[in-house]
Amino acid sequence: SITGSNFKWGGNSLTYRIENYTPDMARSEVDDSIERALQVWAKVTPLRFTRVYTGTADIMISFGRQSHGDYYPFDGPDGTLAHAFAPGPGIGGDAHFDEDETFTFRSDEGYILFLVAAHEFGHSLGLSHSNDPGALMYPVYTYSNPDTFVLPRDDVNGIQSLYG
Ligand SMILES: O=C1CC=C(NS(=O)(=O)c2ccc(-c3ccccc3)cc2)CC1=O
Ligand SMILES: [Ca+2]
Ligand SMILES: [Zn+2]
Ligand SMILES: [Zn+2]
Repeated sequence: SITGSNFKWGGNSLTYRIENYTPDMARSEVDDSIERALQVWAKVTPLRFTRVYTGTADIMISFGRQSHGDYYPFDGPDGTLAHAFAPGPGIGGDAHFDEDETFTFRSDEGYILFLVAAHEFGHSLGLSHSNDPGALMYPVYTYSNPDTFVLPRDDVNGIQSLYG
């Protein structure tokens, strides 16, 4: 993750906004992937996420390629898939996805947006990487079926140590 100012959000009610969409998937699939990725964390904490469609949300979600408005330009296909900023004002909490990747809803062609987003939102909420290879917050993308995804114990412990 990209370190921000504070290590967790002050309140439990957070807003998010999907600023733009990837052409790789249907809009409804992007919306569903993002919502389910946030619910992964909401299910094991008092955190609640409300979607907004205009203005500034705590978690601003966007797709961009190469240089996209912060000091961390993306790198074309593969390499870095996405990044997110730790809790805080402004860019804090925001999650950016590399448009030069192929994101998918559930096929094994490309990266499952739900999984990448769930990982990035872990950072948006203040988690850093885990060294448990089975953890969602392990820094290596590993495919798992989004329909049967269960948040690993290591990640539950991590998020509940911040917001339990
Ligand atoms: O903190 C960082 C810095 C490096 C990153 N590398 S990445 O973009 O290639 C990446 C690697 C793994 C994931 C991931 C890990 C577990 C489940 C799903 C995605 C997401 C993005 C992404 C990231 O979040
Ligand atoms: Ca990339
Ligand atoms: Zn990460
Ligand atoms: Zn960025």
